[in-house]
Amino acid sequence: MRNAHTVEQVRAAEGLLLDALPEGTLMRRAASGLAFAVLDFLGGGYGRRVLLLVGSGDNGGDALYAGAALARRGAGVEALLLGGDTVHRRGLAALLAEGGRVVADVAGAHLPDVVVDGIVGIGGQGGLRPDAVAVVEHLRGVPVVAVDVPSGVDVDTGEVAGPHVEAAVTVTFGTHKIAHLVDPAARACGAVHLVDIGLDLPPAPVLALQASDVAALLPVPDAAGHKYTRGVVGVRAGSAQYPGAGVLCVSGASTGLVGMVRYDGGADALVHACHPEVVVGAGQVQAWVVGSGGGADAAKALARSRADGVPLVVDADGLAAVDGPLDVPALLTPHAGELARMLGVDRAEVEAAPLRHARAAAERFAAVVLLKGRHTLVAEPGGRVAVTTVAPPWLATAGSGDVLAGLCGALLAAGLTPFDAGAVGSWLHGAAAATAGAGGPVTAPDVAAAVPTVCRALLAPSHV
Ligand SMILES: NC(=O)C1=CN([C@@H]2O[C@H](COP(=O)(O)OP(=O)(O)OC[C@H]3O[C@@H](n4cnc5c(N)ncnc54)[C@H](O)[C@@H]3O)[C@@H](O)[C@H]2O)[C@@H](O)CC1
Ligand SMILES: [K+]
Repeated sequence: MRNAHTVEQVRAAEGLLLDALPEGTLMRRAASGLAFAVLDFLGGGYGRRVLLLVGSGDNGGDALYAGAALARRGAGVEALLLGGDTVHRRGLAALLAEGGRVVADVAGAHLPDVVVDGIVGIGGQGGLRPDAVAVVEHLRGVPVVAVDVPSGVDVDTGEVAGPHVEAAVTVTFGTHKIAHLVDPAARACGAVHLVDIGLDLPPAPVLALQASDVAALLPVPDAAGHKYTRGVVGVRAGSAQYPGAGVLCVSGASTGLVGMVRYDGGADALVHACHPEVVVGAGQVQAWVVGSGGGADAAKALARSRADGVPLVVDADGLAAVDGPLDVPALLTPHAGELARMLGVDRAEVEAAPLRHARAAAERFAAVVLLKGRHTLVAEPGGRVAVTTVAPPWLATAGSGDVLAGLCGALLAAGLTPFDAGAVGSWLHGAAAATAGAGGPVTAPDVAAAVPTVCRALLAPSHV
């Protein structure tokens, strides 16, 4: 599991350790991990030119101590102090003692090989200040290693209000922060490298499943089970207008993770022709998937499915019929535009603050909300948020959402909670796209077809 904690949680955990350890121990741990990451990025220290951007707090202190270590390895290290008269004094003394120097500005200077961004970390408030914006702009094109977070992003929300650092690598300490997982800030982090500094942390509000977590949650058949004990998922998706959505939703449901798939939508001839294993017609199910390509019939399909009292996945056209708290366990799977309509806001607002809006929708509709995106969010009411980070950008293709809805429905029918079904379903969906595409394009049917291959790899320990 990759855990992301809030600033408050990190500060509390750091406070306990600071009391227990000799002064400066934590910062030395952090700075030494940072220095190794910069050396790794540069492929060595000797002869390299490093520019430290140093703010007034401990984030700047980390940069200065790491700069001292890099200077000791033969790098030419310069520091630009952006905190006015305030600087981490001991860090600065350490840098100067190793031959580093302070520069007054970067305007006429040769560009360095790497910039270390120690402007602000978890103590940053309100985006980059104008002097920092000008420096960052001047250095555009030079790779940046960010200390803890790229300066200028909002650490606890993943929101980005204005200009900010765009890092090639972010070196963080103790645990991930929410900005490392949640877009748009996550896009500014580059590769995130975690340095262990020995923090003891409470459960994380935001997490990202890893392959071993997904393997542990994957429903596997009981030796004495039969198709009904494995679960039956029902699909009410597709219509005369959008028959393909019914087929794709069924292909996501029919990837072998449940004992049986039932289809009760408006595209039965095509579904049956493409999926002879599917039983056509209403009947008993453990979960319904409603709405993908459902057209005008989606509202009726949602009402009938709710009346059955089983857990639901509600997608696409079905979402327009969700007007208040749901009375059954449910997973809603909107993209940003659909979530914006559900909440009565603009799409751009959702894209700028996906975590805030996914959480708000989970509260309003009393359901788990899976907000599709580059980093898909799965938010439960008042609770955790899972972020799926494994999907390649090629997955943004027509019909892939229908496959996801069907896949999540199968996991619900197999007995997973809506939260786990959303987190596991979106992970399998992303991993299947990566497997099928192998670095190149995929289509929605390719994604569904690759799900069993991904599951096979997860279940064979040597392949995880
Ligand atoms: N507390 C600890 O034990 C550890 C902290 N570490 C480092 O310390 C950082 C946190 O240090 P601080 O609490 O000193 O906070 P920061 O260094 O993140 O920033 C706070 C300082 O920046 C100023 N500031 C706030 N917003 C600003 C803005 N928008 N532009 C310019 N300046 C701004 C504040 O006036 C304050 O002086 C972490 O991110 C991490 O890098 C690490 O050394 C690990 C151990
Ligand atoms: K920083």
